[in-house]
Amino acid sequence: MADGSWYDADIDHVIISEAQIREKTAELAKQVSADYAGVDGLLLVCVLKGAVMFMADFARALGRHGPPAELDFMAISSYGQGTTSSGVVRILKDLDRDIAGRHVVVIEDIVDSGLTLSWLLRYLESRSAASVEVVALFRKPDAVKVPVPVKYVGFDIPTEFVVGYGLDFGERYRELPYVGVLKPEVYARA
Ligand SMILES: O=P(O)(O)OC[C@H]1O[C@H](OP(=O)(O)OP(=O)(O)O)[C@H](O)[C@@H]1O
Ligand code: HPA
Ligand SMILES: [Mg+2]
Repeated sequence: MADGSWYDADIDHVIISEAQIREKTAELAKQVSADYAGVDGLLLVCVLKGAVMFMADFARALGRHGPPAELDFMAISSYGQGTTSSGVVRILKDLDRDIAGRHVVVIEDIVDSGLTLSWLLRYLESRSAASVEVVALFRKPDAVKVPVPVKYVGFDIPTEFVVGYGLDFGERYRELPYVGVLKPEVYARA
């Protein structure tokens, strides 16, 4: 995977390549487009920060097929600087507008323990959305502590801490175009 980028020295191995992400994103967009054909006012809710890359790519892929969708963003954090979910979810940025009666599709980068999404789904339903479904690009099926309904899943991946494509370790590595596992010495340096 080495392409001469600064981060090559930190990555032990790639889990999902840039091309795989691109192809899967197009596939997921076609599925959502077909399921929401004719829906008015579809709202995509991106869970910052991690899903920022996926939201940007998925929204454009969906745009090729329709229906039109509005974008909103929430920032919630339960990982902070660590590698395991604290389970305590903090709203860092709330939705901009009322979602009562709206059809909402949550755009997530990864479902790990499920704690973040479990909290978010309860929160969105408390805001009286007409429907809430989830698109998650990655899921760690063996790490799930709280089962959450995810209608659209890109990739099931092993229970390893991964970085890239929005996913961070201590706010670093989000800009990587693929998803990989860090070398052990990177954690020792942190
Ligand atoms: O299923 P869980 O165990 O809850 O983990 C999944 C969540 O953790 C990460 O966010 P994080 O809390 O790291 O915030 P960030 O997206 O700003 O990095 C990731 O983006 C998911 O939102
Ligand atoms: N990497 C980065 N952030 C995360 C992960 C991960 O594997 N799981 C939950 N948040
Ligand atoms: Mg994070």
